[in-house]
Amino acid sequence: MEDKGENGQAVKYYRLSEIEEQNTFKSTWIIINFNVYDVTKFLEEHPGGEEVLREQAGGDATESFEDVGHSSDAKEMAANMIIGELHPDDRPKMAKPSESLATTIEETSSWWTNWLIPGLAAAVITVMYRMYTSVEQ
Ligand code: HEM
Repeated sequence: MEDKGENGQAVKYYRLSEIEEQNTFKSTWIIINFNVYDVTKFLEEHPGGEEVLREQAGGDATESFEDVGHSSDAKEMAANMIIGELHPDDRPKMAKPSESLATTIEETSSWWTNWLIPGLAAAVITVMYRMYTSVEQ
């Protein structure tokens, strides 16, 4: 599917299933930040070795790429290998583990506050009610 990107240029979108097939010696694609890179010709030149790229072939390498702390030179080289972008419908499938962890924490804390605040309010009301009623007696 072709579409107009943010800068008005034609963008080629690839479905995740198509990208996943490109994990062979003949053709190696990886995804970094929703961009699709054809690293087939780069495998042998990669200073970090071809093995690490092969491990990520056909999948999302964003975290590994960023963990290494690649130089700006490396990022420029990478930019030349972009062949398209991940189809927007497939992007939610690329949610990073850290993001799903964040949602879990958020859900847990909202569960907590949902019960804690009414619970505290009820306790305060009970104590105040007892104080008032004991003063009147
Ligand atoms: C198109 C994608 C990539 C390009 C253009 C690229 C390019 C480079 C370059 C130029 C270096 C030398 C150091 C630097 O300038 O930062 C490097 C190092 C390295 N890369 Fe990549 N890289 C890519 C993807 C990846 C991925 C996906 C991984 C991990 C799975 C990876 C792992 C490494 C490692 C471990 C080193 C360090 C080697 C060392 O310091 O001995 N690279 N890469």
